Amino acid sequence: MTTKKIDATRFHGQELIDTPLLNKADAFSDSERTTFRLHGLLPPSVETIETQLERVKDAYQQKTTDLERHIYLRALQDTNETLFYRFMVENVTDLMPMVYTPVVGLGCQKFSEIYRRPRGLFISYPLRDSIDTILEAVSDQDVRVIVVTDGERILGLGDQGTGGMGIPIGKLSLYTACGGIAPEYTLPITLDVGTNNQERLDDPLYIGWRNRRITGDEYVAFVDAFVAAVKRKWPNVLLQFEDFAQNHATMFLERYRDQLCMFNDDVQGTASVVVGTVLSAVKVSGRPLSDQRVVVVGAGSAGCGIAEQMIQLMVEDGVDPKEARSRFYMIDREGLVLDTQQGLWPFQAKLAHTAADLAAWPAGAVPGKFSFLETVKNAKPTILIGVTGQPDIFTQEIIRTMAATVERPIVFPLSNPTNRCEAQPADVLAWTNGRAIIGTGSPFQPVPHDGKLYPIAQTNNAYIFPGLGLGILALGIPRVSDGMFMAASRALADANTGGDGSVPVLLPPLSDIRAVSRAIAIAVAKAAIKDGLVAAADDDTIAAKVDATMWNPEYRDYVAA
Ligand SMILES: O=C([O-])CC(=O)C(=O)O
Ligand SMILES: [Mg+2]
Repeated sequence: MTTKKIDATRFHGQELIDTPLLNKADAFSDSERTTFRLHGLLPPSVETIETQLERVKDAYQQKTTDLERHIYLRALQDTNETLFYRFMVENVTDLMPMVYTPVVGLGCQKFSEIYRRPRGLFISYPLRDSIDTILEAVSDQDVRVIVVTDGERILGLGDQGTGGMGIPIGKLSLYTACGGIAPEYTLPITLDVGTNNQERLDDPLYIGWRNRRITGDEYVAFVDAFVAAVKRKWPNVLLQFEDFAQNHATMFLERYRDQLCMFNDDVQGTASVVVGTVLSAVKVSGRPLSDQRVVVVGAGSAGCGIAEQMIQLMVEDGVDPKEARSRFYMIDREGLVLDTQQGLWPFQAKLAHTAADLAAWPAGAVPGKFSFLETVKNAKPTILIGVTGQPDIFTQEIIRTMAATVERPIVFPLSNPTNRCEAQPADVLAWTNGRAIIGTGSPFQPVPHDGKLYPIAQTNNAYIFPGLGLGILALGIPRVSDGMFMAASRALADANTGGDGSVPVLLPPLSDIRAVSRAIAIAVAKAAIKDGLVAAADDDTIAAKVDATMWNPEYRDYVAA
């Protein structure tokens, strides 16, 4: 039992009740009611958080659709954050899909319709000369983590304009619920640079800036101005980029990673969780990592980020760097990515194959190209990863072809939300007679097959970023290194107990997520020390700092400031 903390607040009366970070509703004590002039504003009974939770549960159970559940939880968050997080932490497995992937996707699509009250900051292009002033609006807040999006590539749902704000809100809810970051440290931001989504532009309820997207130099200058303003205001903040278009994701990562403490979750967080889960899958497969061949479908920043981190892992396992790279086959719209392809981004070119590499392959149906299926036939992958946003492109033919040459095919259809997933886990298990080792990006129910129940690993970056952020905040780590992500992957794999071995279990259960995040935070801190980013500290000191940073959702006593 942690001791109750005492906080000083200068708010009184209705203002205190209307401040979600401080509100306790009818759990304000009798003496607090006197001090803060709350008598009469609340019914006479003084309740505990446990009683309030009962009421919350009852109300939640009345909801009949996922969208209603999402709206209810968002409203609770905007009313009483402590109670919201208590409900989340105690029911994380059930509630995470409503606050986060997949239902948050619908929340973004319907953001303008379900909009109730503001949260975070909206920075729109017409106000580009006032960014410093806009940031001043939250001057009272001790901001330590920002998640920012421009809404252009929301999950696999494309451009949602301002509706993309659902994502920074959802991600930061997980920072708190899963990583124990105090909610007062978190700030969601949407850069509203317009939208090319015609449905949104035509929607009379659309709350965003009704304009097509700003592009090119103007767009980059705007994001530059935003980052510069953030650095001025909060030089030590952790800035997470989320759901930018693929090319922008990588570009901004390279542009800012040495300037401030930032990372791109879709590139680095996704790669890190995939690597961590692949480590567990490889263990189950019985075939060493150094012996695996990998097809990645979706050669954008996420897919290429996954490939690069897996290559690094193979190299750490003793494979020659060139040989490791040759084991990866990237697929995009044109089929296998080849060096002759026009318009490749530099991060794609590094993973492109040459005609010489493939001299032994029979020619494809289209000369000089290899389709996805032809690549699977020739490359004989042992691991297949999808980050395409294209539902069902892992067809029966693809999976059966793969499974014909490998005993335990590792199949990761990662696209979000659920309706964008490259294959249904139940199909993949059926097509491979239960041999496939599966991870998805969205949550799936366990699949019954051959009298057994197969859990489906939710290979989602939610396993990584809360712990990473916790480690960064606890030790004041000033930059995010590749070594920190690799350490997070390994810590995730180490946290997996593997179950009883009867069916593959690749990830620890979500119900353990706070303990997993703590372990990741400690691993990340050690990696940062190794990389020379922060002063050395012994294990006990690191653990103590992490524990001291973890916030628990319980009411604190208030005294007047
Ligand atoms: O939000 C998620 O579930 C994972 C993610 O970053 C994405 O799909 O963009
Ligand atoms: Mg994302």
